[in-house]
Amino acid sequence: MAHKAGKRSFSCSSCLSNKSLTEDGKAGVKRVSIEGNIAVGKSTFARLLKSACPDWEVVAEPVSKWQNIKSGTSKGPGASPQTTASNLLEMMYQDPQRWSYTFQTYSCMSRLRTQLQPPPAHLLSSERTPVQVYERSIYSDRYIFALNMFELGCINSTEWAVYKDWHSLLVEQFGHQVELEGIIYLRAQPKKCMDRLEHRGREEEKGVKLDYLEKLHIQHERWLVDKSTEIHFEKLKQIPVLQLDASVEFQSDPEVREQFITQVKNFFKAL
Ligand SMILES: Nc1ncnc2c1ncn2[C@@H]1O[C@H](COP(=O)(O)OP(=O)(O)OP(=O)(O)O)[C@@H](O)[C@H]1O
Ligand SMILES: Nc1nc(=O)c2ncn([C@H]3C[C@H](O)[C@@H](CO)O3)c2[nH]1
Repeated sequence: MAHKAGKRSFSCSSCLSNKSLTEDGKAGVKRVSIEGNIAVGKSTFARLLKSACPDWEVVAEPVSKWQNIKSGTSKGPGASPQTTASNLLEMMYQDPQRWSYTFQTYSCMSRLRTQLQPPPAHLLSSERTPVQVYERSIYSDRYIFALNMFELGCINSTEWAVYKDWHSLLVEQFGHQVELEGIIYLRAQPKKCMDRLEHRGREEEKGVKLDYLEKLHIQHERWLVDKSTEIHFEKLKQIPVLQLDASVEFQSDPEVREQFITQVKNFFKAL
């Protein structure tokens, strides 16, 4: 089946063929996550995948939820309750010692909630195996960001122990519903990510320094390249990783885009 993307060479006709069945005969869903440093280009790359394979679902990182947490306050008996909104992303960047633990629990929970949503009906009823592409995962929450905040001293050892215990319970209870088949690691030097971050100009990230991106880069390399991060989930230890050079400017170059798509398709076929 060719798709109407208008870009013949990006058609996903060979992305995934016959629908795979689970042990109980139900249609399986294939899930991959896109991992990478801040502003490396995950959302941009996800849009590229979506345009090449319109029947893949991209599940975005729930950033807008982190930016707008509603809380009700009641000023006393008889007073009408008021709703206030807080920007937890901004709070975490402005005062990481105070807010990192809160941020990590909320980012992980909101990722899980978003990713637990089933794919849209048209994907489930399609001939092909439904594909969900997650922007980051509950695993990067722990093995990149929370671990980094702990190593930086922004999460103390008690908070870290509580987070890990809570995270393990979440994975035990819900992990099979968001289980990944593979990871796409978008890799670029921290300086490139810094340039893109500055160019994007997200208000909350104004204080982010190159040093922070360098630390996050090292965490990604330890987890996905050197495999030296201690991982606590068996399936995750074995997961295939496709590494892509995200430093190239694919937006202006159709050939580069096509190479990326081909690599992703081949990766998928092998899963
Ligand atoms: N391959 C690329 N070439 C040039 N610019 C790019 C490329 N990919 C992304 N950009 C630009 O870099 C900026 C950050 O990209 P994007 O928002 O996709 O990053 P992200 O990895 O999703 O960020 P975050 O980590 O905050 O979720 C954007 O301004 C985007 O246009
Ligand atoms: N501390 C921390 N923990 C996370 O799990 C996490 N996930 C994303 N982010 C930051 C990166 C971008 O600024 C912005 C959007 O990706 O949110 C995080 N920050």
